[in-house]
Amino acid sequence: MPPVRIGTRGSPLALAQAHEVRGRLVEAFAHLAEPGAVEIVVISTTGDRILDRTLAAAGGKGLFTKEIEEALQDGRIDLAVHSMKDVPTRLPEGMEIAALLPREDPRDVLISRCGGGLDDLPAGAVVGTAGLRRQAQVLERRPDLRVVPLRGNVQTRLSRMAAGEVDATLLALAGLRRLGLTDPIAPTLAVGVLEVEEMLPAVAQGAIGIEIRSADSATRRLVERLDCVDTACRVTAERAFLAALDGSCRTPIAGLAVLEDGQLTLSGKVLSPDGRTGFAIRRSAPRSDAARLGTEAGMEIAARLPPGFLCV
Ligand SMILES: NCc1[nH]cc(CCC(=O)O)c1CC(=O)O
Repeated sequence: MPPVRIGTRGSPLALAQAHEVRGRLVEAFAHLAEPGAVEIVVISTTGDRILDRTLAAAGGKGLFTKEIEEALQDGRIDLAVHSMKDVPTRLPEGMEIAALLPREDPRDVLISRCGGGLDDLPAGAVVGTAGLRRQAQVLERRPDLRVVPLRGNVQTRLSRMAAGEVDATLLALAGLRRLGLTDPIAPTLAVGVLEVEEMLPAVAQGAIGIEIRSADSATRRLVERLDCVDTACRVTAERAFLAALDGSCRTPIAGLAVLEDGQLTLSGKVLSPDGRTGFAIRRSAPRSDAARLGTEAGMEIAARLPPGFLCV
């Protein structure tokens, strides 16, 4: 049998995620435990090469997925592993997300020297983050703080933080966990988990998705076994919310859906980058209505926004 080829970015987090998918495939299908049965193919993306500008300034969505999708299209790989929060809402023709792994904790953490959350930072502290969603919510709660761009992969950001370039930075808890970087990440740094009321996560944060060619039924049969229906339901609602707001523009958008007793509740937020203006929404529906819930919440919030707020 030809090997199953997994395409991924080369960052430590992306590799950890690809290895997790390989591990789950091997667990589900004994024949894939043979040496060489599953290959990991590293693909460099535009997003990996842009380290000096913020992502939004570099042109927004798809920077981490384009080259991987080309490899999938060309048949150089059979499946692509993505952090779903980096995947644009519209996939290329002939591609689909065929499975979502069980979601990690979607919350963000604040890495600082003093510990705790945003309220515990000293007045005027410098927070490093390149993400507009995080910037907007930091400034919404703490207008006295200074937000400066801080890019690079998780380890790079942590070392720049430890070197004293900034007083604090924000990261996804999911990424830290997958890298095994929890608790004492460095002797001088403390990790504070931010509640979603304080920092609403990015749409699909903490979810790993597997993309395949829609026509490739053999790979579909493999990855379907890894699909988590609860994660799929939540991510469907969140991505429908983003799509309804045309998530291709630079406006900070956050969204999180939770499931409780078959009821899906979506919280969404749209903010100005300076955090001074914000619009929030919270809607519930039966889990079978995930896509509609997201779309309707997005349209409802869009109708409340001043003209030009979304895409300027
Ligand atoms: N934009 C980079 C990125 N894409 C996914 C994650 C974290 C893992 C996840 O959300 O699944 C990160 C790093 C971060 O934001 O801290």
